[in-house]
Amino acid sequence: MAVLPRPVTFVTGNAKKLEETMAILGDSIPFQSLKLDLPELQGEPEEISKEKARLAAVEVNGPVLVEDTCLCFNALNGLPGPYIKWFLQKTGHEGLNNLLKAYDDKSAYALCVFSLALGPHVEPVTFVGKTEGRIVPARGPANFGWDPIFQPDGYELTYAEMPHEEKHKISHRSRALALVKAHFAAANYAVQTSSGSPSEQ
Ligand SMILES: O=P(O)(O)OP(=O)(O)OP(=O)(O)OC[C@H]1O[C@@H](n2cnc3c(O)ncnc32)[C@H](O)[C@@H]1O
Ligand SMILES: [Mg+2]
Repeated sequence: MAVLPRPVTFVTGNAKKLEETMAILGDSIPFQSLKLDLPELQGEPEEISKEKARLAAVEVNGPVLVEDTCLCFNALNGLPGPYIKWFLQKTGHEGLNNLLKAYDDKSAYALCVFSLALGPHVEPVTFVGKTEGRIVPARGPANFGWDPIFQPDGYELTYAEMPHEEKHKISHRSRALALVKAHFAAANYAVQTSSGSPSEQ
């Protein structure tokens, strides 16, 4: 049994990510959250996510969980990938569709990389979830990022058109979180209580 000084702090500036992560995790791991927009490296998804975790662990001075989400177009060799936030902000759903106008291949995948760092000087571990699909003209409510333009393989609906529980059955985020849950179950973490004795989770 490994003892944590306090629950793991999920650090994100994105309220929708937090909402989904809490819905998927339930009370499976000792969890709290902190709203903070961390600076992000450029580079490969796992490195970006790990670096976010290193920064978050220093901020929090304790165990942290972060995630970075990518939307990767196969015709563009994986771009926009980790830069999807800025492409979405600058060009919108239509602009993202237009990026693929020159290509027949509209296939894409959503990638979610969670990183867990148990403290400021502990190397983060990553958990990757991937869902394949394709980019379509926007359908469904525009409540969360690029949900209206991503149609997962095997579905006629975009993420935005699906009930939340349906998205959670197959999403990049829930697949990554299944690995996080399995890690916690195997590690059997316990949180130090104020009395000083660890309470098992
Ligand atoms: O503070 P952090 O956790 O970094 O939050 P963020 O909003 O900056 O998130 P990212 O850096 O991971 O950028 C991912 C972008 O993709 C969007 N996004 C993430 N998960 C999504 C999902 O499941 N469906 C649709 N859009 C999503 C999100 O709103 C961002 O625009
Ligand atoms: Mg971010």
